[in-house]
Amino acid sequence: MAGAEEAAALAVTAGDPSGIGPEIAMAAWNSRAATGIAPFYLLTDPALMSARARHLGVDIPVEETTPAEAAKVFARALPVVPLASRFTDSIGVPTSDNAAGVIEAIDRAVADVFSGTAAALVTCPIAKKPLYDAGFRFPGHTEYLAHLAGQKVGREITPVMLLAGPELRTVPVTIHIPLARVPGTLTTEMILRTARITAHDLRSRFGIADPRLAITGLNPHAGEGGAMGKEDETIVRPAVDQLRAEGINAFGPLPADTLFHARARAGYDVALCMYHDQALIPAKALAFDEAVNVTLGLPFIRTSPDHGTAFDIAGKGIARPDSLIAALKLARQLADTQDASA
Ligand SMILES: NC(=O)c1ccc[n+]([C@@H]2O[C@H](COP(=O)([O-])OP(=O)(O)OC[C@H]3O[C@@H](n4cnc5c(N)ncnc54)[C@H](O)[C@@H]3O)[C@@H](O)[C@H]2O)c1
Ligand SMILES: N[C@H](C(=O)O)[C@H](O)COP(=O)(O)O
Repeated sequence: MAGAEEAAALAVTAGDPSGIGPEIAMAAWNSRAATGIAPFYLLTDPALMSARARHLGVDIPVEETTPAEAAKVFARALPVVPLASRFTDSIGVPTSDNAAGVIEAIDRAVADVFSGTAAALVTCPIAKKPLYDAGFRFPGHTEYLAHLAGQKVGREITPVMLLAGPELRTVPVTIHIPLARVPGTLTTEMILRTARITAHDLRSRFGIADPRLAITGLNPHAGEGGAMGKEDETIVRPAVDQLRAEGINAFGPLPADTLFHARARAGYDVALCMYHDQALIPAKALAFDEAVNVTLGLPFIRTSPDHGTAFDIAGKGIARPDSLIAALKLARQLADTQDASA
């Protein structure tokens, strides 16, 4: 593996410009000596970055560059690859006016990863609602990235959302859907697809030879023998049986309420959960500042901080860059692992 300064930089999208994305990206760059993060470039509007630095009263040099030159620039300035779109600078108040630029950044970053000018993609948070209002039809990054990757490789891609923290990894099987729709959406096939991708990527990307998959039930007490819901036996258990028959070290359905304390966590490498909050609450409760959102199943590496746009604190200079720094480090580590095994 070449030294980090010779490797392609990481492509980072600044996310919703009204949120904390721009300032945590600046803080992450500023931490480079202390944290040892590898070079990255930010896809955004350079004018907005300079204005945000002035607003925050921080001295962050911003330098316009190209993906190929970014790694060299990184030592002296925050490399910014300009978008065609310009942003309205509206701190803390999201606007659909910025939707085109937010999407352009993601599209450009994905193109850079496919062309090899970026080693991996790291996304800062987007707010979904202003994008929906502008006509964006994907629930979030996870689904949109799968769409872009599918277009590129010519087959449908199932994306898997992994929340990876120092003490816990979780995966929601259903992702961005209303809770009321979970029981009707969840299928044995969906659990199987998600589990197979999770097991595969934990082996190939994370180096876990025989990953242990704890599969939660959907209902309280995993259904209490059918008294508190049937899905655990009719949908989840057949998936566990099939996975075991395929040689995947899966077990369950397990009651979710007793799965996340320290002794239970020692028994598995990832918890496959049936819906968004079942997976994301324990992950964020245990490690809000360190956990990273990773999309498995893609033909490239994508990580993201585990938090959102935090409009309530945007522009106040108190947003913590820790989860973004963890996302940058994990993206680099996964990219280096991929290069080493290529
Ligand atoms: N990766 C993503 O794109 C992503 C992830 C999660 C949420 N979101 C979006 O973010 C928006 C806001 O979501 P939310 O309010 O539920 O969650 P949030 O994570 O934005 O904020 C929750 C709380 O945590 C605080 N917080 C968040 N990040 C912080 C940081 N780095 N430092 C200090 N405090 C921090 C906020 O101030 C707020 O009080 C939603 O529109 C949601 O869709 C996007
Ligand atoms: N569900 C994620 C979370 O709450 O952290 C978040 O919305 C990010 O999703 P995307 O990475 O798909 O945008």
